[in-house]
Amino acid sequence: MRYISTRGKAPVLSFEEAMLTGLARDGGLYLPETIPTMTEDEIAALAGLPYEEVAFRVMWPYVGESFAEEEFRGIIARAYAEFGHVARAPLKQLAPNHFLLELFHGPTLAFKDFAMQLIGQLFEAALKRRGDRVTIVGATSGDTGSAAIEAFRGLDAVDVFILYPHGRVSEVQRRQMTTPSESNVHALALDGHFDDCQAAVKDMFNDFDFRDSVGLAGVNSINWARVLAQVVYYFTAAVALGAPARKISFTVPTGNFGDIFAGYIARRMGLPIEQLVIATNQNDILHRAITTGAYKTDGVSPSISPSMDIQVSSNFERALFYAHDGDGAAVAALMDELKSEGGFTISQGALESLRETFASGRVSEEETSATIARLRAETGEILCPHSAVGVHVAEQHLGATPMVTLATAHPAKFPDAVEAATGIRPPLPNRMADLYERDERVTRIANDLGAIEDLIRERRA
Ligand SMILES: Cc1ncc(COP(=O)(O)O)c(C=O)c1O
Ligand SMILES: N[C@@H](CCOP(=O)(O)O)C(=O)O
Repeated sequence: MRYISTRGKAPVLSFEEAMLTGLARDGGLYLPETIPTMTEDEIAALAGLPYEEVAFRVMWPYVGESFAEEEFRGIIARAYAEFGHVARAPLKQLAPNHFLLELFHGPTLAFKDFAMQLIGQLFEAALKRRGDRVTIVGATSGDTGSAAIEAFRGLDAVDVFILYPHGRVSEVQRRQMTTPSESNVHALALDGHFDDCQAAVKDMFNDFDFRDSVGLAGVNSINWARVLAQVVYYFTAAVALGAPARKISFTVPTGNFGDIFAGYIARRMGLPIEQLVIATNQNDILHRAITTGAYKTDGVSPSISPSMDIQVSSNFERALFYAHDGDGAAVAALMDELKSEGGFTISQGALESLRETFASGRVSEEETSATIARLRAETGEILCPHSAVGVHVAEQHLGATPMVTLATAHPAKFPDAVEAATGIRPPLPNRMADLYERDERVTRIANDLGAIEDLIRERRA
């Protein structure tokens, strides 16, 4: 399988090269040249298989030439071995036609572990073979950073620098990033919001001198391997609920559009997904884009679902690429306009194409809190605020087709918001019960590209 850039001007790469590269050199995001499809029989045959086997069957066509079959199977087995639930991504029923897909049983209690645990293993194997080392720089609103640090800490061939917005992540998220003691991981608290962190990462990739001198790699969902790993749980959930004989819809709490874009790929692979519903908090650029066609940034406002406090939604570029029938020049023009004007208008044809797959909804702070409280009272389920955003929007889209809402984080990662809504402070799992006692190590940094690059150059092992 070969990988091409959404902006059409970067070298075509293998899976391994695209994974180690992160952002394409033309500023675009890598995508597979073609999307492999699965027949109805192949999808039906996934029913009842262990998560790891489904993961292998879904992902193998994308990685084939880069890893040997047994090596890839071993990597998958190691990636999910520490998950705290035998099903890895269990389903829970909330209402007759509404299900919750629990994606928070990994080591850092958020869906990011599904991809990050896998790519930690993939990076290690690929770098060992090449005798290479890389510097990973990531931007986080809280969960990507903790999952990346957990997956890469202590690995010889990588240094990891994570930029998070100072004061805008939960205490649990911050401590997950600042308490690991391994010298190859570095938490950097940036004076700004998540979009500033993400812009800094992209600017570092576009600074070729810096990029090449430190061997820059990315583990945000700009990295195709991140998206690919997330395609798997759409298959396990849909098949458990009767696919391919039955259509299934999904509602996805959305920020950077990586998770829901994985659902889009699953649909293109042949999984009968009826609707993919984007659920946003008050940072609702994606909801506005789908409903009005105007993709316009409007400042990030802090919310009780902080991981979704995002306005420039990276992976929307990938959806735009398909909505423009693979026209990289058209995507590049829109991205230039985003950078210079702060937004763009989606053409009618592209908008219609997006609306064939995606619906959307926006949830206020009050509605998020009320949903956490109501679900606790009605079902006993304690939702994290991001999952509550998803449940609220899903309830507005329920119909004859079973709806699965992705529960993207454990409520214990956001105890203040959950306690305010329910009066219950969800405890951390035993294995991290001492998180509040551990020493923190963090560097505060200005939103200044030169200063960030200097610090990374100095700190690399
Ligand atoms: C808990 C949680 N829910 C939802 C999201 C949104 O996911 P995505 O950015 O893939 O749209 C994030 C962050 O990405 C998150 O950390
Ligand atoms: N919500 C994310 C933001 C970064 O998203 P990514 O999926 O592109 O890594 C976070 O928790 O950091």
